[in-house]
Amino acid sequence: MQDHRNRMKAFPPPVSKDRIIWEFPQCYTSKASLQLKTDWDIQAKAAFKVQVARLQPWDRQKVSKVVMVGDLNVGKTCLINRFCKDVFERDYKATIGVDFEIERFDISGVPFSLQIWDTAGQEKFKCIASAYYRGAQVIITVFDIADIQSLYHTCQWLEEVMRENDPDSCFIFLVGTKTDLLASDERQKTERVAVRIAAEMHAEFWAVSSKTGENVRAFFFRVAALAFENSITKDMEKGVPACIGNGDTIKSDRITLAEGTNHQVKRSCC
Ligand SMILES: Nc1nc2c(ncn2[C@@H]2O[C@H](COP(=O)(O)OP(=O)(O)OP(=O)(O)O)[C@@H](O)[C@H]2O)c(=O)[nH]1
Repeated sequence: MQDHRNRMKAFPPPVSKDRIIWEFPQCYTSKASLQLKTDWDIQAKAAFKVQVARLQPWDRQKVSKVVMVGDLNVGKTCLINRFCKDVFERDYKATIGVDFEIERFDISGVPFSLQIWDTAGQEKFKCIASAYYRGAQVIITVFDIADIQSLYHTCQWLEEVMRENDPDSCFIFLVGTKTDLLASDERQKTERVAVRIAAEMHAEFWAVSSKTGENVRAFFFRVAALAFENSITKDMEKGVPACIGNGDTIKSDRITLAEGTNHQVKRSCC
């Protein structure tokens, strides 16, 4: 009985059905993609099997840090809320400092989490938000597809996050939100500019709508899959056994959240 209880504590509850990824998620457009392949790497696939066979205890699960940046009002919070909670808030409430969500996945039978950091776009909160840029495995630069200036500003945002990160160990995404606001020809025009900027940034481009939900799930699945595969590949390169991982692990939602509270990140102000 005691053994059973310990085992229940050591392993997380099952991931919800709509967070299970088997097939390798595809890009939005091949014109601005980080990976054009259609399946997982063969070596990574082999490592998945090892992981499944020696399923990690809850205190050793892999987690990747995702940092979302972009101008105020472009829709960062709405994008996270649409994916994590399946809600859409019509009224604008500025993010104060930073906030975060943890989203759990099951990727080819292996548990994996994304720790998604939502940062404030308002200048006055930058001093808080920038303290959380470090250690990102994924950087998502967000713009409002109906506001071309916010697209041009993404380069500056990326530069700021990159000051705290190693360009070789990050995936960069450029995401245009609010596609529901544009007619098809307008959207195509802006997307062409975005594809060009994405190429300059070495980023993968996506266009989404948090209001209608268009591409939101597909986008986050793609983020999770690339981050997960990258973390497995890195472990293999370092010769770390796939079942142990190398530091980017998650202890538990509760502990991580408690650590977050220690940093006083939740809705704090400058
Ligand atoms: N029509 C439409 N409106 C959206 C969409 N996404 C966000 N919005 C609206 O845009 C406004 C800003 O959204 P937020 O998600 O709060 O923006 P933010 O980038 O997090 O803003 P900061 O917290 O200030 O950095 C809100 O009024 C949302 O309702 C979308 O896909 N379509």
